Amino acid sequence: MDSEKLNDRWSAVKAQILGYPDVNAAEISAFFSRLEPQAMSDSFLMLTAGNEFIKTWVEDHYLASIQRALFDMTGTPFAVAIAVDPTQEQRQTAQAGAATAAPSPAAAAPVMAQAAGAAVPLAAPATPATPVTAGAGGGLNPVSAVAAGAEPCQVVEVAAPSTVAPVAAPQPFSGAPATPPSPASVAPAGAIETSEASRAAASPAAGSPMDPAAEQPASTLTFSNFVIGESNQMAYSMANEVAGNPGRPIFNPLFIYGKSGLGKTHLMLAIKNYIDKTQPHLRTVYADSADFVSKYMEASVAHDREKASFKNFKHYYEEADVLLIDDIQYLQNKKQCLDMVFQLFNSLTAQGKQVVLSADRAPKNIDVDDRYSSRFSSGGIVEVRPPDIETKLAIVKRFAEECSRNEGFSQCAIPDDIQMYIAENSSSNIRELLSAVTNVLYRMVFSGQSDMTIEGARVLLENHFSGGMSRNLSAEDIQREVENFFKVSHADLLSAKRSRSIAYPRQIAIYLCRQLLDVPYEDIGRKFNRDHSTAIYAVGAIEEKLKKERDVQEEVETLQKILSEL
Ligand SMILES: Nc1ncnc2c1ncn2[C@@H]1O[C@H](COP(=O)(O)OP(=O)(O)OP(=O)(O)O)[C@@H](O)[C@H]1O
Repeated sequence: MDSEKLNDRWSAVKAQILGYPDVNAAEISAFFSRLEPQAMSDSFLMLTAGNEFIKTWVEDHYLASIQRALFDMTGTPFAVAIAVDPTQEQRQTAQAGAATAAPSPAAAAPVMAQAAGAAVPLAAPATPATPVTAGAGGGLNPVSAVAAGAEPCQVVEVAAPSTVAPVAAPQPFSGAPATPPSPASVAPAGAIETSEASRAAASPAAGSPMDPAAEQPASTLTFSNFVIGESNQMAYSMANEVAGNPGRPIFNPLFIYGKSGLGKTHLMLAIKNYIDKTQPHLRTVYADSADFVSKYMEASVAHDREKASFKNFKHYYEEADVLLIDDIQYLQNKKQCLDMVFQLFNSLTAQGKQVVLSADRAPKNIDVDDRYSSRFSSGGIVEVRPPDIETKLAIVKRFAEECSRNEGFSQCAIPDDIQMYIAENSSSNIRELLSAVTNVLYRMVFSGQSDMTIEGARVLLENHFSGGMSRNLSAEDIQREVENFFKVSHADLLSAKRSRSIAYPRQIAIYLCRQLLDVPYEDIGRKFNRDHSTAIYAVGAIEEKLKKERDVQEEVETLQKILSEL
């Protein structure tokens, strides 16, 4: 949701509360003006307050009213989180002083999580949509959030709750973990890394713990090197909230879902790494589901000779204060493992211990007993959506800079047009984008092509990309074929006209873009002069028709065939 809409919704909530008989309008005016909305989804609203007093006061006096208003307006129960942003007051004061000169709110520009202890207003970008990379260094406090109502590209560092101690400088993007893991004792199932406390009790295998997918040390995946854009802002905020306040019922469990390579594991390990640094007395356990299953099998087999193996296995997870299980769709059809995860889940959440789960789909679409999926859905659920071009470009830039710095390639900078080429052509899977950057950099450094041109990059990456907007098919190709098929002009297809003869082909074209191009709704909407909600609506409308109307199925199949032959 862009900042303008977010502010509008928040204003509507305030107006709704003012309509209730039991509220004090003066209090609302005094205290609510010190709150800023940061993010909102279908069931979650995140606000920041300028200081601890305002936060606590609003929580004590008006949290229920905010929730009531949201429920009355939407018919859905909402979780509402309030974090402290100590810079908010300074900004509000400064803005009040310079009210007339203040720039308009940011249009959901991608930002890099701010890692410094205090907010650092970043250099104003060329356009409001230009991504921003925040500075490194300093402590990492939850909750960092994009200030929806802040100046363009300003990043706000929200203070850690008072119980959370300040932490050391964030990890570099790649490199040695700050705290070397201790040697293995009992190597339990599926754990990549545990906190200090847990290492003492039961440690995973020795050596640098790696993010298996990205070959980056798990300890280097932090909030500070996660690029925030509209597609992942909500997931980032919720993950931050959990890292700062593990075990709060509204986010327990936290369920993060989305397609492969969108940053779910990064966020889970960022939660873990943050808690390990700020609350080392808590035992955090991260487990990838595939590892969990294989260790479960090992423990079951070993159980015949070594009676304690299964007990040790279970114990390892039971004693977690924070349990993070990645890719749980992998547990579908693995009944015994699933039962064990469910038992762990129930026992930990009942004790107020935090559970974080991730999957490539929403809980309701995981093929498990309804009982399980409804329990998995009982806390915060958030989708990480495919990144838009701006976010991809921000990730390319950050990764290229980090690579150059860490590998000592500082004399080689990837030209802007090549960076844009990579962002535009890579699929939504960030791994593909990162490996394109690595390929280009290595070619520049080791083949003496430090002046690589866009043509050189095209040749080098010819077979690299699996999808993306412009690889084989573009939105323009789809529009053209749909226009020919339905005999609609291009101007009409992009117009505001709503007659069925135009709206229906438009919806089909949008649907095909969603099916055939690996791009987010925002980008598709833009191609049709519309916003992402219209694109979502169009896709939903065609999906409904496809279930019942044979004509529509045939039209879509024919168009897909035409497009596949281009
Ligand atoms: N917003 C982001 N900012 C910085 N790096 C990112 C971002 N999103 C993803 N990445 C990087 O992309 C790579 C893939 O991300 P990750 O492993 O977290 O994806 P995933 O969603 O867990 O995928 P899978 O479902 O396949 O496990 C990692 O190197 C991660 O650090």
